[in-house]
Amino acid sequence: MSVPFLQISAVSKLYPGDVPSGLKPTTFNIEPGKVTAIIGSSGSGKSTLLHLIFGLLTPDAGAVYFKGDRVWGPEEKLIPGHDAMRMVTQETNDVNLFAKVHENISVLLPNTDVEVKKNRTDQLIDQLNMRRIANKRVADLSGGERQRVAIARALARQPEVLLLDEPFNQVDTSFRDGLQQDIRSIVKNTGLTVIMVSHDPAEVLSMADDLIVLKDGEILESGAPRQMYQHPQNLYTAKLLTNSNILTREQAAICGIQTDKEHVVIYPEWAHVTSSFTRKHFTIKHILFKGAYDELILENEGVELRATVTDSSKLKEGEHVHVKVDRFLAF
Ligand SMILES: Nc1ncnc2c1ncn2[C@@H]1O[C@H](COP(=O)(O)OP(=O)(O)OP(=O)(O)O)[C@@H](O)[C@H]1O
Repeated sequence: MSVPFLQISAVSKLYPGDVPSGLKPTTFNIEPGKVTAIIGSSGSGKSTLLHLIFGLLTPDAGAVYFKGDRVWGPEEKLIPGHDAMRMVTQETNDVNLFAKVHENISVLLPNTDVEVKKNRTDQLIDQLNMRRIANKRVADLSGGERQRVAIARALARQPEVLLLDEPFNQVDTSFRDGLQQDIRSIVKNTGLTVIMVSHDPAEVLSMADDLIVLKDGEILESGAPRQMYQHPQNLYTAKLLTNSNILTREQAAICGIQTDKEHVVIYPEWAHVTSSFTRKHFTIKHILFKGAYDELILENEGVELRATVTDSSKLKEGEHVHVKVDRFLAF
């Protein structure tokens, strides 16, 4: 049997307190050359898990194995963190502010051959789309540009695993998209393994090959993003992955949905405004322009429902409309 690339084997780390927190015994494997995203609400144990994988924390029990060898904790290693891994967080600040971008990268490369060093620096600058800023001092860069430098520096050390802990938090949306695409390209072209922690659903859905949902220090479910988005097994996952409508059974009945389950989840794109008179009657409370689409806040007997439409030009706030729900999930 082949040895797993990265094996998390019954690893736990609990912090004492009125309610113990941290990570309960957790087991899973990470495949090489993929982006694995860990998502969960605040305090669910995402950072604890990432730090355990990297060897920045010693587990209470269990162990992490990288290609079959145990990852040592901080007490067992002079410089904490596994040598084949690198971590970038939103606070990563080990850059030299007064050196230029290309100097920040080349200083980390082996001094053996000047030509090789230059080519590798150029390659990292291109991979992270930094040609325009290569000759600027880091002190003069924006937050998002500095994050690119931090990632390039992490990659300069040729890690097999790149760990990203909410690295795009301070980066504005347009910059984020570009950086996410660049990281996906690097994964595809180099076989790098990325493990990222995030609580931004759009980010994990677009970046991850595998998604792990953490709740209260335990894995609740895992799988491919598309499958998990369409068929979440838990209310918690459905809430995490999109800004869904969560209705009680009674509220769902007002929308014409009968179920014996406690909660009904309706994604905004599953609710359609229609002219059919056989459907339920709602009032448009607000029309919110979101750019590529509009979001309607609809109301009926005190029940609010969010629906998306691509063209709201024929709709008015205060107008009565009918709503057809294509699909719902019941938990
Ligand atoms: N050093 C510590 N001492 C005590 N409790 C801790 C410590 N580190 C983390 N915790 C607790 O463990 C739980 C998990 O924390 P962790 O930082 O792993 O969560 P997270 O999912 O990354 O949260 P966030 O999204 O807010 O960063 C939290 O309840 C946190 O308060």
